[in-house]
Amino acid sequence: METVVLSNISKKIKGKEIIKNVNIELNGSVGLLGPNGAGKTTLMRILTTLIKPSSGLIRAGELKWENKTEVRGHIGYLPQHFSMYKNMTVIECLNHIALLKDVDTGKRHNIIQSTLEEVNLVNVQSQKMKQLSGGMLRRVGIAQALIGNPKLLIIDEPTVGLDIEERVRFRSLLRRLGQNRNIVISTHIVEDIETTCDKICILKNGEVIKFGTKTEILDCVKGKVAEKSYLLEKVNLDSLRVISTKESEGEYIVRYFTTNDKEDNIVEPTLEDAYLFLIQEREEV
Ligand SMILES: Nc1ncnc2c1ncn2[C@@H]1O[C@H](COP(=O)(O)OP(=O)(O)OP(=O)(O)O)[C@@H](O)[C@H]1O
Repeated sequence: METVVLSNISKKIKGKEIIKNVNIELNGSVGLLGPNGAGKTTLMRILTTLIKPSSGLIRAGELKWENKTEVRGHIGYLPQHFSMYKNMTVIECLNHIALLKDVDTGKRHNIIQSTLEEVNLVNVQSQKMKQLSGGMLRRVGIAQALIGNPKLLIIDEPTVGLDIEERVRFRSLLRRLGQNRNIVISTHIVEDIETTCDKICILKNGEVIKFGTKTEILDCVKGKVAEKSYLLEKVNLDSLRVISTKESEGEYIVRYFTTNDKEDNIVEPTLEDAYLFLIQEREEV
């Protein structure tokens, strides 16, 4: 799909401005990152045409978001809370979705089998939904979103409810899927998008506070993160803008934001540091 361009998108619900003048371009894999209540789900719902913006336009080449039915034919959506009938088998569920999406009857079998291969679920296709692990269920969610070969895949909170191993596996699936289609992943977990997305959009209180590549986001905090060890009894954290603390062999290792870029203890920042910095900076304004 061509680049999806959001121009001046705002959304008011019950008099409250939930999305404020968002201007972004979605191309490749984009991670939408923000704390709870930032407006991620609302923006995703606008993108899927489930709700209309109060003002602003969305376009992808000739495709206009006012033409809901046409746009929906190009979009695959995995909502945060995906569920299907528990007593249906995986294959029955996907057949049902293919029917709803009007997939040609003659092609249905092949399309479903290649989708199952893509998400690595061929071996469990005859199992009932209630027998699947959380990770497998999310993969069925991806499979249903992929049917119809959408050009834009939208995924809300991809790893919620998954254990660590499932998270890692699911992220590598997302990385693969993002190689040949546009994909938007909304999350409040930095690790979900750190290795899966080309670009990151940080949202807070309905506003985009930063949009760029991982390198561009990291640049905001270069020279501003330091780490130092303190003896446990001597540590006084009040004077520091603490990011995290770790206890190790009678010492406290403190990671903090510094305003002195000549400081000896400067370390390489992580994306998590940059996200925290940008979010907090906004709080202080
Ligand atoms: N239908 C609605 N009526 C009233 N307020 C709403 C409605 N939908 C969203 N909001 C408010 O808009 C803000 C943004 O909500 P949204 O669910 O989009 O955020 P989010 O970033 O997805 O957060 P979370 O991760 O907690 O779902 C919140 O303050 C929420 O309470």
